[in-house]
Amino acid sequence: MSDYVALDGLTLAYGKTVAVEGLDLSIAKGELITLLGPSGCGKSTTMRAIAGLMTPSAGRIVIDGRDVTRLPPSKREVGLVFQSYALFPHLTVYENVAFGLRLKSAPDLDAKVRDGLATVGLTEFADRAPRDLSGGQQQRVALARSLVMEPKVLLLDEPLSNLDARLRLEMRMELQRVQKETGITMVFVTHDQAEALALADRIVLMRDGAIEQMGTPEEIYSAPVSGFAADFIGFETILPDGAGGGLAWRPGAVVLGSGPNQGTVRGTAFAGERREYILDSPLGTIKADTPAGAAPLEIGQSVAFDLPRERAAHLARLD
Ligand SMILES: Nc1ncnc2c1ncn2[C@@H]1O[C@H](COP(=O)(O)OP(=O)(O)OP(=O)(O)O)[C@@H](O)[C@H]1O
Repeated sequence: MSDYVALDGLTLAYGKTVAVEGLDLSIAKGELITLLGPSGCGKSTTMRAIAGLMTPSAGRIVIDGRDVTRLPPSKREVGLVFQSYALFPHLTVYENVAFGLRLKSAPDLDAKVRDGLATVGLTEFADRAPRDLSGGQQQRVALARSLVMEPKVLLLDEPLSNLDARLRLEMRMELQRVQKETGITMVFVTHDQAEALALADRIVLMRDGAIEQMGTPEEIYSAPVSGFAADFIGFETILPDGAGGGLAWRPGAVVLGSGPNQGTVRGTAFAGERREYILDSPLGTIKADTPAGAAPLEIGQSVAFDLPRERAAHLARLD
């Protein structure tokens, strides 16, 4: 893989707090990478460093063959879109999108702005004020404003998290379309695994300021390397394999009602198409579900279950 963007041994600290340590990551041109992980794992800090808002205490950042580690944000050709759109309220949509281009005295300004508005489907809204737009439309303006600057890398830090569920899904698809259409290299931060799986060419799963696992959505979804990765991606029953590693099952992979093990129902919840159960068993806590049509189990009821090995993910590490 070519290194269009390379982070080499990047260490990032706030005073004495080391937020990211020795991070190595290389990103290909046109790739959409998601940084995924729980709150505090260092996703935003990594973004700030790529954008130039933070100076690394060690390591370097290369973008398109140029070492940008010591360059100010304005010289990096990096765009940034946050969850808050930060549009100028007194400027029209058109002027918001034109703003950065005017500062640069860019040629062909009008064509670029019109192009940007068309890309995000807002041609008709050019003369509106931001307050007369929905949240999703405002986020599109923020996206267009970054796109027209033709950044080498576009960084998106939880850009959809202020939107309601339906709009979020719509914008997710929109973003994917724009990315494929423009071919812009994107780094997208989220703590939402479904969002990461749906969007990414490659997922970087972070933990405590380091990379836990990197892979395609399919790899991350089906072959987590550790208990942490498995847990984060929806494997809810995780048990030691007796050889230092672990075995992990998604709730749907656990067989309820038959099998060599016995458990007691501790909790149950209706979840639409499925009914979810938590069982106490000599093996540990088991999370299972059944189709909603199956006869419900009562709390306190004893039930047989099976953990089929062929349906387990094999974890190299249990932690
Ligand atoms: N300005 C700051 N000063 C001191 N420590 C900070 C600062 N910003 C972040 N940190 C610490 O750095 C670590 C990484 O934070 P970061 O914001 O990068 O995490 P994150 O993965 O983006 O989390 P979230 O999903 O909550 O935004 C955390 O331990 C956090 O407490």
